[in-house]
Amino acid sequence: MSHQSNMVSGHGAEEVYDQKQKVNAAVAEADVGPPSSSSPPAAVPDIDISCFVFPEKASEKDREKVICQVLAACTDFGFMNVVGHGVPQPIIGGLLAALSEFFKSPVEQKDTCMSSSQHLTNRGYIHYKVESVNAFFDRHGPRDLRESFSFGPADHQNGRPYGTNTYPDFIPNFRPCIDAYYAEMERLEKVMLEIFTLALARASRQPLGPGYLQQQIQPNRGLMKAGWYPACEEPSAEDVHLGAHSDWGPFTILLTTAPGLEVCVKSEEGVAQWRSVPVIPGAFTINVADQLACWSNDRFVSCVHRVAHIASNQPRISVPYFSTQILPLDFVETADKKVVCICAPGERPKYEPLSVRGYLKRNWEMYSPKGGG
Ligand SMILES: O=C(O)CCC(=O)C(=O)O
Ligand SMILES: [Fe+2]
Repeated sequence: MSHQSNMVSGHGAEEVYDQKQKVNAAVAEADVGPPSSSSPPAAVPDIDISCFVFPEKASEKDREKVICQVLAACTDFGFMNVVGHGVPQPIIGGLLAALSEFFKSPVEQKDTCMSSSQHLTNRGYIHYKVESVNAFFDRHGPRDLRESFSFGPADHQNGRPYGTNTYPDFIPNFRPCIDAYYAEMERLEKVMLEIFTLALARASRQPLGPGYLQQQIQPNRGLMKAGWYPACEEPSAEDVHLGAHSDWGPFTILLTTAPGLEVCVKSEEGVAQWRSVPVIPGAFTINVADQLACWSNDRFVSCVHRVAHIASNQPRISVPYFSTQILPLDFVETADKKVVCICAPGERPKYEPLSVRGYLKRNWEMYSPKGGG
């Protein structure tokens, strides 16, 4: 087939990457297992990527070590706590302060920033209990117990339009806090794309250049979705704040202020179960998502995760940055790139080549009618 490179054997037996089936199978197994409170936290590795962030100070040996650590995390369950990322603490602090002020504002004020649908994704404010991950996956269970406020890039890039953000006019200095943090996420995203590419090249024994994944995702940009989980002092065992899912992009960079995130991982006996993700001050939790798992021919794991009720008298803020979730508004179908599974020599691709746009569109079409209202 013309879109396939010599990295794949192209026998035509590949399947469509089916997120719903994968997630619901894992959840069915984990939900009958022991509660996460009776298990130790998940073994999420701490990885210092400073040698990629500040390459002038690094040796080849340092870089090799990071590639091996990231590869091990990706092939285990796809989560890592990343430090040495170079995002200045005042930018993180400024973001959290701005978001906190926004979410604590009266609802009539927040309503002025309501979401408007924009090209495969939503920006702006969404009320508490409006979205429903459980409904997306055809499961019973509550709507999402969070409010959210989403942002994309502040500016056009290379003259292309990506839509516009809404910023509240009732909070002074809000916009610079958001835009500065978003710019840092785009910088970190590039660094991680390089590390993931090198890890993938090593695992598949394919000669991918360091810019390989960056080229595949062009010209798409990231979606930053700030979530606000109100304080909840009496959690219920069966409800979760955010239902089990995997993320759609190649990967996600998460900033969070408190525990609650749980991953569905295999125990030593091979049984899926829920485990909490430790919160490391100053670190970002980075996880592999569906597209990277598919492109890696399932070598990398897009781990199912959820947000559990944790008793607390404080609200929880979490800000995922979903790589590659906003497409340019002038995107034309003919420019759609299909990304092939990267296979080791002699290995067969499991999935059909996947385009970023195609995957997002298919998921939205499958889920949207049930998810929103
Ligand atoms: O709030 C969190 O910690 C995670 C949120 C999440 O998984 C998501 O929005 O996809
Ligand atoms: Fe997620």
